[in-house]
This record gives sequence, structure tokens and C-alpha cells, in this order.
Amino acid sequence: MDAITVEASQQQWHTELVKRAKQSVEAIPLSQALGRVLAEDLTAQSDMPPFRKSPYDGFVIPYQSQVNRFKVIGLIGAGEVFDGPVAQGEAVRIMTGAPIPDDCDTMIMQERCDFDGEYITVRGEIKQGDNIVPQGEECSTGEVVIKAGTVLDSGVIAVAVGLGYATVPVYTTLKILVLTSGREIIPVGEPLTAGKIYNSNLFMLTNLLAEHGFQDIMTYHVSDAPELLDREIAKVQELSQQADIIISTGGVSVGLFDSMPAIYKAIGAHTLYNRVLMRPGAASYGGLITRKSGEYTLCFGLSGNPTAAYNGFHLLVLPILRFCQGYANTELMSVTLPLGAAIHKKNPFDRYVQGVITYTAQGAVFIPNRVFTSSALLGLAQANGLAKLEQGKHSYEIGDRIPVLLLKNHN
Ligand SMILES: Nc1nc2c(c(=O)[nH]1)N[C@H]1C(S)=C(S)[C@@H](COP(=O)(O)OP(=O)(O)OC[C@H]3O[C@@H](n4cnc5c(N)ncnc54)[C@H](O)[C@@H]3O)O[C@H]1N2
Ligand code: MOO
Repeated sequence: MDAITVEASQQQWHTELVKRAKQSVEAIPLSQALGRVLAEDLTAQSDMPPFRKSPYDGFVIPYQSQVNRFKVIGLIGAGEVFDGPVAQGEAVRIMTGAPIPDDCDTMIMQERCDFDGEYITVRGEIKQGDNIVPQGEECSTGEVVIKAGTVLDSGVIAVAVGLGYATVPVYTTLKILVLTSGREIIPVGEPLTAGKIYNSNLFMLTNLLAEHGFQDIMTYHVSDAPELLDREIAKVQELSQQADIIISTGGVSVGLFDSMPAIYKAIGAHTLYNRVLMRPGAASYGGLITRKSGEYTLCFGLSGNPTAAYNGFHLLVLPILRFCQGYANTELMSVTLPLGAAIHKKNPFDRYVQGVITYTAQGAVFIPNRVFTSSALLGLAQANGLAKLEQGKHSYEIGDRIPVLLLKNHN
């Protein structure tokens, strides 16, 4: 099987996914909706605001040219309605947010009024129509206010509540199985013995998923020990039945104990690609399990090397996860930024370089991580951008403008 580009891998997934059913939908209370993805448009059930209202505390009047003294005939607090007539020369005291009486067209802040308990005298010129928030200023009944595919964050939930929605239709959450692999990998907390390393990718992947709103995660570690393989395959098979997505790290290259492609094959996956034309992260696998029921599980094998796995997650996995979860925006945002340091490196394939986007008086700059090789770990602690170096271009100088994916700004 030939190696494919990042873009071709994404295209291949989309071709496969077009044939499959959409994620199912459930209605949930807004109190539980944070981070979920809206499955239907939310429309305004009334105008917003639903009535003409006062933006300040003060007095409302029917405007009359040359008149600045008015008899105060009533009081309206927020939540109250003044339904009596207001004649010329009369005013009604009004509080912020209260509805404007039908007869009134002008509102005056109380700081401009001398009020003797019966009459107000207004200082300065009165402008007809001042300080009235019109009904429907923001939207009219029936307008689509929030589109399907939007993430329910604090702002969106506040709007949904303001529109009167108590529950919202959302896509059911994807169930994700994260597999780590390798006999050398030990849980953090145990003493580090010769040849072993801690399972940093487990935390990297599960937390990346959580940061991107994917919370329903199972985990399992495959040792890659040949004598345990059958048992481990059986366990992965069992867990995979409940998973919409499997993401594994390690064991995907050509080493003697690189068993992940064999495991995917054993659990019924059909391979889409097993090598990607990028560095780091060339050792990446994509496969699909289709069950008799029509249900399916997407399988993403990432490299065990931390930088390669981190890049692979963002480039190969995340846009497809977002698509499957129903997000309207599936891609990470890309910006063109000047390089803050030169990079001289052979690039036989597109190379993705982690780094930090910083802000200077001249604007944003991308500073590449000092070490951005496949096995680098420490750069993950600071990376907020992923720059793309073009295949065949081996020298980049300070100030060269390059495309950078924003790793932390997602919606
Ligand atoms: N002869 C060849 N050797 C290699 C090739 C090749 O084409 N021919 N490809 C290289 C490339 S490219 C990469 S990338 C790695 C990919 O290796 P695997 O995905 O099979 O991963 P492992 O061998 O299991 O591990 C690589 C590295 O990462 C460490 N690791 C693994 N899991 C974790 C974890 N959960 N947390 C932290 N670190 C982890 C592991 O100990 C290894 O050091 O293969 C090249 N070799
Ligand atoms: O997949 Mo490897 O990361 O190209 O180094």
C-alpha cells in the first residue's frame, strides 16, 4: 500500500464516512449541555428583545417639542407593564429593562432630571426617540440564531436560555477507546527501571481528547508481548464493540514487536492507509471496522513517539473526530505567521514543526520548538502552534512567512 499525504488521508475518510449513518441525536437539559454539539438550528421563539425597553433608570415621555417639564404619573419596574395612557406633558418613571409604555417614544436618564416628587424638569435638550431599545433589535421571531454544529459553550448556552430553550437537541457523544502499547511502557508512579519509560502518551491522548470535548473514553494497554497477544487481541475486540473510535499509539511501524496493524486486522479492520507522507508521524495507520449491524468503528494508529503522536492526533485524527461528532467547523484554524527563528532541515516530505506563537509589538511570531523530532517530548508542554514546512524546501529564515495551525483555538 502506498504512503499518502495528510490531505489524501482526510479525503479518504470523508469518502468512507459519506456512506455511513449520521450520529444519533438526543435532547438534554441546558444545565448538562456544556461542550456538547448542537444537532439542529436554534430559532428565535420571539423577537429579541421581545418588547421595546429602557436601557437606563429614568423617565419616559411622549416627546413634545419645546417642553421640558412633565408630571410623573406612574412607575414601572423591570418585569412590570404600564398599560395606562400617557398624555402629552406626562412622564412615567422607569427602571432599566422595563417595557416602554405604548404612548411613549423618548427616555431621559434620571441624572438629567430634577424630580420634586411630582414633576420632573429636564436639563438640556431632549431628543425625540432617545434611549429606546427597539423590539427585535437583535432578531425577529423565527430567525435562525444558532446553527446546528455549534459547540454549546457558555455564551451559546446563555443565548439558548435567553431564547427560551430548556432542552436542546445534541449529537450523542462518541465513545473512544485509547490504546497504548509496548512492554517498555510503565504507569507513572512506579519506579523507573532499565529500559522502561512512563506512559506519557496515555495522558497526552486522553487529555487532548478531553480538551477537545471528547469525554467518553476507555483505555487499555497492549504489552506487545507475543505470548500475551491472543489474550490482548480478545480484550481489544471486546472493548472495540462499544467504541465508535479507536486511537492507538505505538506498535505501528515495522519493528518485530509492532503488532498494532495485526491487532486491527484481527478485530476486523479494513486498512485505508498505513503510512503518511509527513514527518514526524509517517508511521500512521487508518482503518475501518464495519459491523453486520451497519455500525462502524474508525481506527487510528499513531506512532509511539510523542511528537509524532501529538502531530498525528491534530492532523489525521481530530478533524475526522470533529466531523463524526457533528461539528460544523472540523478543521483547526490556520494562520500565516513570520518565523521567529531559522530552520535548516532536510524535508523530503512535508514537515510539521511544533512551536509557540508569541505576540510582539510587530504582531504574532512563530518560534519553533528547539527539538521537534519524532521522539521529542518536552516541547509538548509549550506548543500552541504547528507549522507546515513544504516538502523539498530545506531552508527557512527568520521572517519567512509560513502556515501555522492554531492548536489551542478551537470552537
Ligand atoms: N526500520 C524502520 N524503523 C522505523 C521506521 C521505519 O520505517 N523503518 N519508522 C520509524 C518511525 S517514522 C517512527 S515514528 C517509529 C514509529 O514507531 P511505532 O509507532 O511503531 O512506535 P513504537 O516503536 O512502539 O514506539 C516508538 C517510540 O515511542 C515510545 N512510546 C511508545 N508508546 C509510548 C507511550 N505510550 N508513551 C510514551 N512513549 C511511548 C517508545 O518507547 C519508542 O521510543 O518507528 C521508527 N522506526
Ligand atoms: O513516523 Mo516517524 O514520526 O516519521 O518519525
